[in-house]
Amino acid sequence: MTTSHSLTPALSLTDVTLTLPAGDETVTALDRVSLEVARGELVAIVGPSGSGKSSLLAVAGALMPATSGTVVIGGQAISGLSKRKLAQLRQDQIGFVFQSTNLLPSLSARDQLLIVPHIAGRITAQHRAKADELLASVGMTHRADRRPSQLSGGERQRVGIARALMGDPAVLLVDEPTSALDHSRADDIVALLAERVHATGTACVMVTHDTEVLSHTDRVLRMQDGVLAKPAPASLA
Ligand SMILES: Nc1ncnc2c1ncn2[C@@H]1O[C@H](COP(=O)(O)OP(=O)(O)OP(=O)(O)O)[C@@H](O)[C@H]1O
Repeated sequence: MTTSHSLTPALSLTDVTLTLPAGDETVTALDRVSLEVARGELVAIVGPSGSGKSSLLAVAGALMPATSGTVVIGGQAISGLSKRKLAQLRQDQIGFVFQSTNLLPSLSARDQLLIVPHIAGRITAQHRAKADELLASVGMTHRADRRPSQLSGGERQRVGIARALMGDPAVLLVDEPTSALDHSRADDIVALLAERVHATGTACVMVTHDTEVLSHTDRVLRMQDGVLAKPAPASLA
């Protein structure tokens, strides 16, 4: 049954502006950006270097406060929240996947997923089952005991995606997931990401330079000089 709750976007930015000090001047990294991402939707953001894509992820991920405008994550407006509440919100609601997946060198693939419950001091049987289920969902069961140095770039990215989904995030923010991969692996990773986003119902924003993977996404938006817009089809070729 469709409920009004499920229609609420998991991520909503309204008229978000971000200005950053740069020497004597200020840079408008985001210029009245509005974006709504539904549960189970994969939105790609493309655009030239310096156009504001990373800034958008930083603000959408509650890592950087907007200068003005409204950011709502998982139904909660984040302006005015304390640093502690923001950290909690990031832990509960947001998954991050980075270009270099920031895996810890000494841990096996399985333990990368268990690090958060480990730090919280309690790894339960449910955590272990969840980690194994997620590793299976990204095709990594046979590599679960390997450390990052024993994995390929594509395999590391799979572990990074599984780790980001460990906390059942409302919002998944993905920065250049394919930049270290060849075309065929890049295609596999974004196909996998799309499949996981659709299956789990997380709302995903993926920044990419890789126009060849866009067919796997549900929507493509273009960032230019801090402004987010629907691209003209020719500009994606
Ligand atoms: N910490 C900062 N202080 C000042 N200006 C910044 C800072 N970070 C980014 N900028 C500026 O904000 C604008 C947007 O940068 P941003 O990193 O969001 O772009 P991007 O589209 O992610 O670029 P790339 O594709 O190269 O990663 C640029 O003009 C950049 O120089």
